[in-house]
Amino acid sequence: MSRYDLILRNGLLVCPEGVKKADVAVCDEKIVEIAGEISGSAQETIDAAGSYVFPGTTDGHVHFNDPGRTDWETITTGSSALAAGGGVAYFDMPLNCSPCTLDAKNFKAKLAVAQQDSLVDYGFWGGLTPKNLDKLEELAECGVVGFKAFSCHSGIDEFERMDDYTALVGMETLKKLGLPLMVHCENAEITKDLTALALANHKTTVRDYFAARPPITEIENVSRMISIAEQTGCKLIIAHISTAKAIELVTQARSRGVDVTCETIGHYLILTDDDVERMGTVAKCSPPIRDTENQTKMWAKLFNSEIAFVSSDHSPCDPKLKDGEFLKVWGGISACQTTLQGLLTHAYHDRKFPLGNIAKLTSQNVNEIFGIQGKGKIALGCDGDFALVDLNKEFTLQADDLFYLHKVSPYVGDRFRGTVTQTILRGTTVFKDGKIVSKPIGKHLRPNL
Ligand SMILES: NC(=O)N[C@H]1NC(=O)NC1=O
Ligand SMILES: [Zn+2]
Ligand SMILES: [Zn+2]
Repeated sequence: MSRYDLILRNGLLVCPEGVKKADVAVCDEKIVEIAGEISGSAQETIDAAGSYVFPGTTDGHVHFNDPGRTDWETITTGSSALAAGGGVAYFDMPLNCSPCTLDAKNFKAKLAVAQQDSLVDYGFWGGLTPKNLDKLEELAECGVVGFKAFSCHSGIDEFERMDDYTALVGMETLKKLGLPLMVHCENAEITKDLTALALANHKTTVRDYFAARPPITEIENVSRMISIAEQTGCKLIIAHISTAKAIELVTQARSRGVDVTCETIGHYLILTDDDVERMGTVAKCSPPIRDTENQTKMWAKLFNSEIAFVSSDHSPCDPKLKDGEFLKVWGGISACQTTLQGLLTHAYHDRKFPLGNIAKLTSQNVNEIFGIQGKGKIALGCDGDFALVDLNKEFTLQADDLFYLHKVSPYVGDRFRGTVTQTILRGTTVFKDGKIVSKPIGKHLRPNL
């Protein structure tokens, strides 16, 4: 009789208290022992000697577009890509699926797809728009991890932008429900009018796009959302923060007691405006990727723990929608397969950013902020979720490596240092040596705040 379901032996475990060489045993999906040497047998033993063992990552921000826009991405392909990058869980946005997740009925339709198709665990965001203020409670009962709103046009007409009245009443309601609001912060009027002016003058290049969404649009709106969060006491998360100045506003507000944090995305740390100019529409997103000077300051803020977590904002589309003038095409970047490996390359190898902090930014912090208990770290009682990493193994990303429905990404052709070799979800290997090796076994994650 085996005592354990799984023992990972001799790995370098990236634990909250630091990196340590130890064995780790899993029983009934949970970590039950961590020790220098675990005696006894298991159904399955993995020799992890030479590998760094990270907690499997949780991507707090993806758009898998299922149901309704499965010609852009699907839960099957998106969750597979995530697993190939060391991911064991994701929180899917209330758009760009169709219908958008704005009430319990549409939540349940998405849940049904995920229960059948998701390779890894999943939580769902509900949406907040002017039209569904009376649906927040039913969405909370469904178990959403929080609510997402856009201050500017969302790119999807059926997901209306949140005006200031909706922000105020919505945050008052969410305070009562005890759930966070994540806001895509760009000033609606400035972005709309600058974009209209650019179009009227036929100014549609990449630089014209940057000029139509300048840093002030984010900075102004972050400051406004902080004011409303301060007034209402609602927990606020700034989505995909892109400017050092806006991060400074978040830090200042936190220090006076406002419940606000921010997320950033790998591409704001890795790519610059010049890269976008070279790469073209594949690297178009909003807010736009900024200059090197801003990026250097953002890294300093990451080192200073001023950013709570790093997600992918995986927002793919039909590639035809990327074909055209820069200002007019779809904004969104496919990236959920490469977040951890990008951070190993650019944070750890290039900048000596500690591995333990990478684990916190991609896993532990996300689960803690959203109240997902027993997930996000290598510790007794937590889910047996692991990403095995060969820290010095390099690779050049090929389009064929991608599990996305559409094999496009701004990172194709880039050199990475740090390779995910195996991903284990609750004790079951879901990805190994370049292949998906499991059927869909994802479970729904609900917050327990
Ligand atoms: N609708 C949608 O996915 N929008 C995302 N794309 C992007 O580049 N920024 C976003 O918020
Ligand atoms: Zn957004
Ligand atoms: Zn997004």
